[in-house]
Amino acid sequence: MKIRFGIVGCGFLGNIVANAWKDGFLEDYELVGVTSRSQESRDKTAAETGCRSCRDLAELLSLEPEYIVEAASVEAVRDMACTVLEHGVSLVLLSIGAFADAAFYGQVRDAARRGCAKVHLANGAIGGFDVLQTITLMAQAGKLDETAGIETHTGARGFRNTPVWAEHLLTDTEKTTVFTGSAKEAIATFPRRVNVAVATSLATTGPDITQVTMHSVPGWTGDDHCITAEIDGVKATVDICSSTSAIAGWSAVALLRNLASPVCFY
Ligand SMILES: NC(=O)C1=CN([C@@H]2O[C@H](COP(=O)(O)OP(=O)(O)OC[C@H]3O[C@@H](n4cnc5c(N)ncnc54)[C@H](O)[C@@H]3O)[C@@H](O)[C@H]2O)C=CC1
Ligand SMILES: O=C([O-])CC(=O)C(=O)O
Repeated sequence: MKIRFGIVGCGFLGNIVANAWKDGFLEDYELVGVTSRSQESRDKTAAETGCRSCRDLAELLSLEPEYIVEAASVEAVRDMACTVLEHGVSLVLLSIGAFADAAFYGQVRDAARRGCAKVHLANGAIGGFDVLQTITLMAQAGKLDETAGIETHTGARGFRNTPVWAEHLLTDTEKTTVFTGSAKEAIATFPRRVNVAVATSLATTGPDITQVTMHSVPGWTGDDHCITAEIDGVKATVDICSSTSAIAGWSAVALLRNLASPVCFY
């Protein structure tokens, strides 16, 4: 029996997951349906993969998936997470920024317990949650101070349509630091670009404390995310450089493969 799954959000990342299934990288799964805000995008993905194009979440849930992969938006997570989990359907999430809100994070955890379902945070554009969580656990167990943070270098054009945008970022000769603050402050400033910062904070010292630094790099394309977690005697550095966010879509595919595997890395 294949494991039934669906996708919410038929954009760049959702299509990576759908196409990975079509291309045989999710051989233990059956893609039963997809939904997305625009009918055109969901119809296209459904036609390309041969699954159902669902008008809304209720129609997708009626297909009885075991997992739903979210590749839509922070707003979508806020709207649907509790409903999905209470139906006993587990979630694979990419828009992790939704969990900067501690009250909402708590509601989601409660809904997962009630529904006997799980929320799986995909590595997204970063990774190393295993070692980050291990160091945080060691800090708690040993009552040690921990410092954790993420330093991101992004090509200047990546800051267009954000509150820190300025034309000079394109023509600067040096990199410019455009943000420093906590992960919680970061998601308030960049609602669409800091899933990685919130994910880092949830794996370590929490959204209020985990430090976020963002630099704009003129004439460059892509993102470099350098994550560090340190306690007395142990330091981890995880550095991921990618020219597009495709790695985030593939991280959901890798996660699904791990969930179905008899041997799990984490
Ligand atoms: N965790 C991570 O490291 C990363 C997370 N992301 C997040 O993943 C999500 C998807 O990213 P992309 O595929 O690049 O975006 P995209 O804009 O290409 O695709 C998103 C799709 O979801 C649909 N959508 C948005 N809100 C929806 C809702 N409430 N209900 C149903 N459909 C909805 C849109 O119409 C669009 O088709 C975004 O929230 C993005 O911020 C992106 C990159 C890295
Ligand atoms: O793709 C990236 O490098 C980071 C990103 O958009 C996010 O955290 O939402």
